[in-house]
Amino acid sequence: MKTIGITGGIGSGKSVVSALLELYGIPVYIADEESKRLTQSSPVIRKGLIELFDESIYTSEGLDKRRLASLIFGNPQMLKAVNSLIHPEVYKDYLQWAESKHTELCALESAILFESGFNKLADYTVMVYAPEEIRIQRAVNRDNSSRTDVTNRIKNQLPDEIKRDKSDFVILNDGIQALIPQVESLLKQIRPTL
Ligand SMILES: CC(C)(COP(=O)(O)OP(=O)(O)OC[C@H]1O[C@@H](n2cnc3c(N)ncnc32)[C@H](O)[C@@H]1O)[C@@H](O)C(=O)NCCC(=O)NCCS
Ligand SMILES: Nc1ncnc2c1ncn2[C@@H]1O[C@H](COP(=O)(O)OP(=O)(O)OP(=O)(O)O)[C@@H](O)[C@H]1O
Repeated sequence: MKTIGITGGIGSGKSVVSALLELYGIPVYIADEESKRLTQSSPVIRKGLIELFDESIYTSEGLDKRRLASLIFGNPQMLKAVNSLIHPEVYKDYLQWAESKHTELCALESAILFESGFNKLADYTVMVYAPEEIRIQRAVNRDNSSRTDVTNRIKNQLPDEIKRDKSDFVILNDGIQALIPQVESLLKQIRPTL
């Protein structure tokens, strides 16, 4: 079984590319979503977050995501501590998930594929790229969040040039280039090597 690692900064269009891969029959593990599930279900993460902060980081509705975001995205040390708690659990969870799929090819989507070390799980890495200003606008519109919230997250992600250098493939999602031919071309290049 081979894994395609999909990355790209906030608002680049990873979810759109992942949805296309799913249409081609490739199961995709969305790290953002699965990490949210794990913050609810994993006793290791729950205990660790309560130790790092306090009991009120969990409310009756689950993890207080807004508060956690405000505590970590302007504080590199705290972000590192939270990442070190959550990412190993996501890593293990991905391996279990991939094994359960019984498929020759699957994918792992994460904005922080390289930052987190999840790229070690990937046989091929793909960066979804869009210019930063477009990404900011997309994320602001999608999440109804402020420009400052979005740029604070960008500051905690590897610069695009570095992601591009580290990636095997780049998909351009600037709203002009069509995505489907790029995804088809990617799969044509990957599948013969399986
Ligand atoms: C702080 C949390 C609760 C905020 O939740 P929220 O619903 O606002 O954001 P969500 O998780 O959907 O992430 C949206 C985007 O923010 C950026 N982002 C999220 N976590 C990180 C991080 N640790 N470092 C840099 N950027 C990040 C990514 O671009 C991501 O796609 C959540 O982001 C979180 O738990 N982050 C730490 C764990 C993590 O690294 N998750 C992402 C991959 S496993
Ligand atoms: N080519 C495009 N044209 C117009 N809108 C787009 C395009 N690609 C993505 N979008 C929109 O931009 C927003 C961000 O895209 P998407 O959610 O796929 O980004 P993402 O990389 O998964 O972001 P995040 O890291 O925050 O999860 C979404 O609302 C999406 O519908």
